[in-house]
Amino acid sequence: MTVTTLGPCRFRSPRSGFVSEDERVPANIIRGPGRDDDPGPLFELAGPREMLFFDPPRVRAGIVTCGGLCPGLNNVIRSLVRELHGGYEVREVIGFRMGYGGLDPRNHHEPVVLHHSSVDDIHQQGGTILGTSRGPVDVAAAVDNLIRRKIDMLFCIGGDGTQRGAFAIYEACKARGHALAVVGVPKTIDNDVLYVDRTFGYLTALEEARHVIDAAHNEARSVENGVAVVKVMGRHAGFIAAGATIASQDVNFTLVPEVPFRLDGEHGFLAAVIERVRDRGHAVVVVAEGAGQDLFPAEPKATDASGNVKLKDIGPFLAKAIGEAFAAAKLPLTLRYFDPGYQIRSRPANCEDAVLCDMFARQAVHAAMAGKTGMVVGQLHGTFIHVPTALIASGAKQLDTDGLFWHSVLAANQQPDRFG
Ligand SMILES: Nc1ncnc2c1ncn2[C@@H]1O[C@H](COP(=O)(O)OP(=O)(O)O)[C@@H](O)[C@H]1O
Ligand SMILES: O=P(O)(O)OC[C@H]1O[C@](O)(COP(=O)(O)O)[C@@H](O)[C@@H]1O
Ligand SMILES: [Mg+2]
Repeated sequence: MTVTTLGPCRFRSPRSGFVSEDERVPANIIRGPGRDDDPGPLFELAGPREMLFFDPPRVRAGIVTCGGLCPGLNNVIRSLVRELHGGYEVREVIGFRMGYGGLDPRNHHEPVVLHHSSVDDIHQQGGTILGTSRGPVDVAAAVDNLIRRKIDMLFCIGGDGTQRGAFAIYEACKARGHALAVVGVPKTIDNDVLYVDRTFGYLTALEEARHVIDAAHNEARSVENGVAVVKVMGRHAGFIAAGATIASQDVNFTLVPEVPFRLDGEHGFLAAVIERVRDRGHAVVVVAEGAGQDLFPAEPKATDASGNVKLKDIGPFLAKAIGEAFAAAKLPLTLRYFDPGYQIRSRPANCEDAVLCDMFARQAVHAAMAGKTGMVVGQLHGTFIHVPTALIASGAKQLDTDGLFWHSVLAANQQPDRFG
C-alpha cells in the first residue's frame, strides 16, 4: 500500500543515506512455508529520499500538538525544527498554538515562529511548548488559514483523534487543490495506535507507573491486610497496566479493557483478592481506566470535547467493592488508592522515548520534503514506515490476550486467565 505523493519530485536532497521508493515492510510476519499467511498491507520504508517535491529554502512548515499530554511532545517539536532547519535548511517553521483550535484564526492563538535556538532546551520539559487542546476544529477555516499563510507542510503530533483530524485536513486540501503535505507523528501514552509498535511516551509512562506501583507495594506490605489499588490510564487498551505489571513484577492483579471480569462469585475478582490477602497478607491491584466498564449501569454515554467517550471511574468503584467484600468476610483491611494519571503523562521523556521521538520526527520531515501526504510515521518490526492516515484512523490497537505480552503479565502476577 503506497502513500499519496503530492507530485513529481524535482529537487535534489541535501541529505544522504537515501532509501528507495520500492522497499516495503509487511504488516504481518509470515509464519512459514505451506501456510497461506496474509502479509497484510505493505508499507513504504521511511527515510530520506534522493529527490524532493519541495524546494527546501522555499518551504514553510507548520507544527501542531493536539490531544492529551504525553512525554516527548517537546522532543518531537525540537527534532522537527532541527531537521527542517539543520538538515534541509528550511527557513520558516511556525508553531500553531493550542492544538487544532490554533489553526482557526478566529480563536486568536497567534502562531509562534520556531527558530533553531528557540527549541534549545525544550526537550527537558514535559508538556508541550505549543499548548494543546481537545475539541472540534472547523476544517474549512483551518485550511483557509493554512493556504493564506502559504504553509507547505503540516506536522500533526497526536493520537488517534489528531490523525483523524489530520485526515480531514488532508482531504480538504486535496479537494481544494492545495499541495499541503500532512504528516502525522503518533503520540499517546496509551500505545493504542495501529501499525505502530510503540508510540512515543509509552515507555516513560511505564517507568513512571512502576515508581507508583513500588510505592503501592511498600504501602500494602507494611500494614496488616494491605491492599493497594493503582489506576493507570488506558482508555481502550491495557498496554500501560500490562507493561507496568511486567516491569514491576510486584503486581498481583492486572485488570484491562480487553479482558472483562466478574467481581462476585467463587471465581470472581473479589474472592481472589481475599484469598491472596489471607494467604500472603497483602495485594497490589493495577487497573486500566477503561477496564470493567460493563460493571456500571448502562446509560447514555457522555463524550469529551473531542468526541471520546467519558469513562466511568473504575478505580474508586473497585476500591469500594474491595472494602465491602472485606467487611462482609469480617476481614480487617487497609486500603490505599493511587491515581497517578496526570503525574505520569506530564513527565519529560525518558531515554528510550527521547530516541524514539527524534527518530519519528526526522522520518516525518524526510517524508514531507518528498511530498508524502495523508500519512503517519509508523514503526513495525523495529523499522520506520509510512502508514496511510486512513489506515491509522480505521481502528485502534489492543492487547492480544493470546500473545506473549499478556502471557508475561499472567506469568508475573499469577492471576487466573479470567475472573468469573
Ligand atoms: N474525525 C475527526 N475530524 C476532525 N478532527 C478530529 C476528529 N477526531 C478528533 N479530532 C480532533 O483531533 C484533536 C485531538 O483529538 P483527541 O481525541 O482529543 O486526542 P488524541 O489525538 O490524543 O487522540 C481534537 O481537536 C479533536 O477534535
Ligand atoms: O486529558 P483528559 O481529557 O483528562 O483525558 C484523559 C485521557 O488522555 C489520555 O492520557 C491520552 O489520550 P489521548 O492520547 O487520546 O489524548 C488517556 O490515557 C486518558 O484516557
Ligand atoms: Mg486518542
